[in-house]
Amino acid sequence: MQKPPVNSLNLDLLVALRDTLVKLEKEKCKGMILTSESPSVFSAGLDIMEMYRPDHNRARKFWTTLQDTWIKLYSSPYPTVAAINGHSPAGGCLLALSCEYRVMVGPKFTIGLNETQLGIVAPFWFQDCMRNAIGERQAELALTLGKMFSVDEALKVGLIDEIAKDKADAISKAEDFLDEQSGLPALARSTVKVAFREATLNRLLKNREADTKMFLDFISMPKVQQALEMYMQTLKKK
Ligand SMILES: CCCCC/C=C\C/C=C\C/C=C/C(=O)SCCNC(=O)CCNC(=O)[C@H](O)C(C)(C)COP(=O)(O)OP(=O)(O)OC[C@H]1O[C@@H](n2cnc3c(N)ncnc32)[C@H](O)[C@@H]1OP(=O)(O)O
Repeated sequence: MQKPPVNSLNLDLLVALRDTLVKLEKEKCKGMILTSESPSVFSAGLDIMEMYRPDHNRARKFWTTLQDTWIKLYSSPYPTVAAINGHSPAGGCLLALSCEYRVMVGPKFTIGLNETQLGIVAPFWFQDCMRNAIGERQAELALTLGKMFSVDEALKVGLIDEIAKDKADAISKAEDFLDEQSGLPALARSTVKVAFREATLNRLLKNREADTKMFLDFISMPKVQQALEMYMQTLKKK
């Protein structure tokens, strides 16, 4: 990802990510490493400006493109690794969680689904991804708190798989993971992957319109708009 300053996921970046994932699948990609050009941020998550005082049609397109991107990434037949070389809150954490393996550069960055702290709610499929990685108990604790994990904490709870000392080390560890996968029969590998992920995928696939409506209704609430405005001001003041 290369959208300075913080790879916030706006409509344009989501379209680019989705189209890339579609292309990779078509071209029978052997493996993908998702990382960031920024030296300190993997992705700041959803672009708050897409949710603040939104145009209804654009907000719908934004949300359905996010759903498309997630579905493509989560169900990709080829192996995927997140080389998390910076902070990774909320939607950034979702992208990392949707890969098969996570290597994160330590020690100073943080990762987690922090939505509760912003006065918004992580959608059920964000929650499912966290639950699938760290289990029901730890996911409930983390999501109710909107907890951002340090790299050490993330490793301990199973949110990431390995710690790297810098980006080059993260890429090298990600390549090791991909090398290990490359010797396997591709169809067997991808069938097992999709079998593990099917229930989570189907939950969104069967409820896409309801999920979109929930998002649009939620961001139309004055209280939510107020919370987003205050949060943007805090970020700008910083
Ligand atoms: C029951 C109903 C359920 C229905 C669900 C409905 C609604 C919920 C929907 C979705 C869930 C939401 C998911 C999200 O992803 S929300 C976004 C969450 N992201 C964050 O909280 C991160 C905020 N950013 C930071 O913490 C920091 O910026 C950083 C990533 C740690 C980087 O810090 P750094 O010091 O390097 O940079 P700055 O803070 O100075 O930021 C630079 C610049 O970028 C702007 N910016 C940062 N993050 C965002 C963002 N997410 N969106 C838009 N803009 C962002 C920041 O304001 C600065 O701008 P400036 O103009 O001042 O340069």
